[in-house]
Amino acid sequence: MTDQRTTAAETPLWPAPTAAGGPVDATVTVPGSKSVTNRGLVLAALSSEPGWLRRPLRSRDTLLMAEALRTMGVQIEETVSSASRTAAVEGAPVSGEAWRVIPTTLHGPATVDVGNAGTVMRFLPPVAALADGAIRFDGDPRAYERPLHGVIDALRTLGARVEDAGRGALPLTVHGGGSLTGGTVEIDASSSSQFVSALLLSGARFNQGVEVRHTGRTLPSTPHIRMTVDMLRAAGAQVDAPEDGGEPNVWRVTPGALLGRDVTVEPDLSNAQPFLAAALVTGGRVTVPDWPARTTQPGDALRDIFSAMGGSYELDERGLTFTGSGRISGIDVDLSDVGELTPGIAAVAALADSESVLRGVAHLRLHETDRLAALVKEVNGLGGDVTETDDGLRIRPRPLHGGVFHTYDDHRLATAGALLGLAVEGVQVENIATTGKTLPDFPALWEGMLGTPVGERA
Ligand SMILES: O=C(O)C1=C[C@@H](OP(=O)(O)O)[C@@H](O)[C@H](O)C1
Ligand SMILES: C=C(OP(=O)(O)O)C(=O)O
Repeated sequence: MTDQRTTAAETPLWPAPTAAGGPVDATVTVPGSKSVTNRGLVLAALSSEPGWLRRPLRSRDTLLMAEALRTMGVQIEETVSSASRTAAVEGAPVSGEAWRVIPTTLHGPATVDVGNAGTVMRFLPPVAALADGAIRFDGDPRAYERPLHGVIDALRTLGARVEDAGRGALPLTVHGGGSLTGGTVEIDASSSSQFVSALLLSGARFNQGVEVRHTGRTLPSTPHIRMTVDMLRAAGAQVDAPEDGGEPNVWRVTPGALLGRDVTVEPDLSNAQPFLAAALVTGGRVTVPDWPARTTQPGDALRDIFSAMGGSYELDERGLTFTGSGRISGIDVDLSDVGELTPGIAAVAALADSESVLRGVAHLRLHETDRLAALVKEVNGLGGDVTETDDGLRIRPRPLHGGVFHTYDDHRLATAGALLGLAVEGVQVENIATTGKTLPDFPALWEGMLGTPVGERA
């Protein structure tokens, strides 16, 4: 676990509210999906005509993506409705309701700040290879440690010039020539599905398209690859994928133009997790409106995972309503397809009445932080009994006590800490603002769900 904590003075502690008011009963409107927003931005920037992204997520990861594309020449305009304009005049904060994306001939020189966004650091080097000029990529210290070799090596095979000081990681410079040959490439994407998504997203614009052959033993987050394939097809690309009867572990994108589209972004179902979990933990009820009937988002798996842990759900015109039973059972589950849900599931499992084993998530050691090590340290710091296995966690519930829950600049650690705080008095979450990576409104949404501002709670 890389400890990037800043000093206590810089990272205030957030007293996590307990569910002192009893079971939660709330409707929580969750902002747009990070994964859909950032794919939508990339595809729109590579299209042959302008497009729209409605209800985009506005968070650190997506604003970094938008800014990066702007530095390469893409125009991204915010539109605001007249109702929001009136609110602005009256002093209320305004967020853009839609982004109009106007593509252009991409160009350097430019510098891209990837922050610690996997989607930005992996999806954009192939875009940069299509630009004319040098595009430098830099980011947070942790971003230097996250795997990028799959993208860098692949781009070289496909004809790009990439300078990375031999590290196979950030910082790096892509020297684009305005086009890329493309063709067939073998990669090992066992450390991140985003390597595959990155090459496919830009692949239609390579002269020969792209054929990506994954050679590693395992492949995480396959629904996210499916999301890439579906969004590419919706933008007019011809894509062959394994799940449609193609060769296993091989994807092909035919060269061709992408269409400008009008995309409405689904709510981020992984960010719905803490709210649904609150229903489970307190034996209450939470409704998330606009839950899609069909989706490639991994968060959709929460319906079944949390039901297996003791709740039940209804999906109807109101959205997804999840109801806790007052009892939480442990679970033995393979999370390889839905790895980003692990911290939240681990937090619920620590409050269950039996042991849990979370499997298939070794690659989480290279996420925002080493999530397995961080969860062991922080849950055990509150009196828990969590151990690391080769590919995940074993969680034996024990009575927990209050204390500081460190978050290592990891948004999902922060929401996991908030969840524990619902059931355990005196939990203080360090740097709750780190939720801004994908959910800037988290503290307000959380307090709104509980019905009372924290300061006013008993
Ligand atoms: O493509 C995407 O949008 C994502 C893919 C997954 O990455 P990994 O395959 O690296 O886990 C996921 O964890 C991440 O939050 C988002
Ligand atoms: C792993 C995650 O993000 P990233 O896109 O930075 O990989 C995440 O959001 O849980």
